[in-house]
Amino acid sequence: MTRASAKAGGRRPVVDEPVIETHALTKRYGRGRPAVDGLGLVVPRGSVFGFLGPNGSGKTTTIRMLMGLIEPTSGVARVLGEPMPRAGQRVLPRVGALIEGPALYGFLSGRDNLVRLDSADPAADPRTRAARVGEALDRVGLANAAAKKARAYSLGMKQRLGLAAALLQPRELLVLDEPTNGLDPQGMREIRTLVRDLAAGGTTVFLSSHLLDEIEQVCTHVAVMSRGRLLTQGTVAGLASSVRGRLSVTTPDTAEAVRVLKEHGVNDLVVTDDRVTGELPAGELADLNAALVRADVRVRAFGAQRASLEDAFVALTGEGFDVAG
Ligand SMILES: Nc1ncnc2c1ncn2[C@@H]1O[C@H](COP(=O)(O)OP(=O)(O)OP(=O)(O)O)[C@@H](O)[C@H]1O
Repeated sequence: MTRASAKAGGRRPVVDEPVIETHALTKRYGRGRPAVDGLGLVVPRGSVFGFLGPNGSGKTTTIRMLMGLIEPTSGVARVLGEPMPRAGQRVLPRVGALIEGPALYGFLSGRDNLVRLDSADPAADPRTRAARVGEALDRVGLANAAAKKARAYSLGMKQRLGLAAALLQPRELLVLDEPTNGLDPQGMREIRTLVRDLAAGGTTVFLSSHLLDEIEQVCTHVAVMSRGRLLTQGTVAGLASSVRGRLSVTTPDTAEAVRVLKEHGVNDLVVTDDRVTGELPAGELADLNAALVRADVRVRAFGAQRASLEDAFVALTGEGFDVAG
């Protein structure tokens, strides 16, 4: 920001400024290993940013620091260009957050829960409250269940009501801690669709998850955590393409295919039913296909499989993605 615009007092978002940025952010609860250790996150504006890691890898602790709920032991966290937790009062009204399940009153209807939350917001105009609540319920697909008591809601409905609460005001940033945790596949799909819609409307979404395929399905960017440390961050496509894919050959003649591929220097061959996969070789794939055909291997399908985020995780850590951490 130039000095002149700073003087004018505008907090206009600087377009290229990350929505979340941390430097050497660290949280130590006790004497052991820090729960979050030297984290440097950069969340670009407009991204759907997946914060990926097994349980216990430090995701919730990070989110709590970003939202000013706990103090870091050391390091810096900036949200919407301002330091947290110091600027919380200015920053938090611009952020919608869903952390560790929404705080709801079971004896109130979905609608009345939102009315109560909206009334507690001094910035919310009471004259437009009913319309605002109605719109938020609509947005998360709860309009038809609005009169039901919240205790009769399924977990997915409660989660959506929590999201509706976060959406009562327009938000620049949504922070969602494991938003699909405990939901059935239908509930998960609904939340994913909602996240995509919100992102399409220009909201930056930061969501944590221990589910690789979830991140692959909805996120543009990802940061991977393991044991409190950041392993990598960047675009989902970039991370997956940084790992070589695998060669895949479908054939009834798997044994012969393995022999030919081995001869041509393909490593890490795995046979499953009528499919042989191996490390994608550096050379021309067409030559390999020709070699198989020359050896009378009946090739039904031949090609390179794109590396998944899971392949990337394994390549980074040398271990599988163990949800139990
Ligand atoms: N209040 C606390 N006091 C002490 N240790 C804690 C506290 N909260 C978290 N931890 C520890 O910090 C580490 C990181 O936990 P955190 O909850 O941040 O991970 P997470 O990736 O969000 O996992 P989960 O998905 O299980 O919440 C864990 O070892 C956890 O036991």
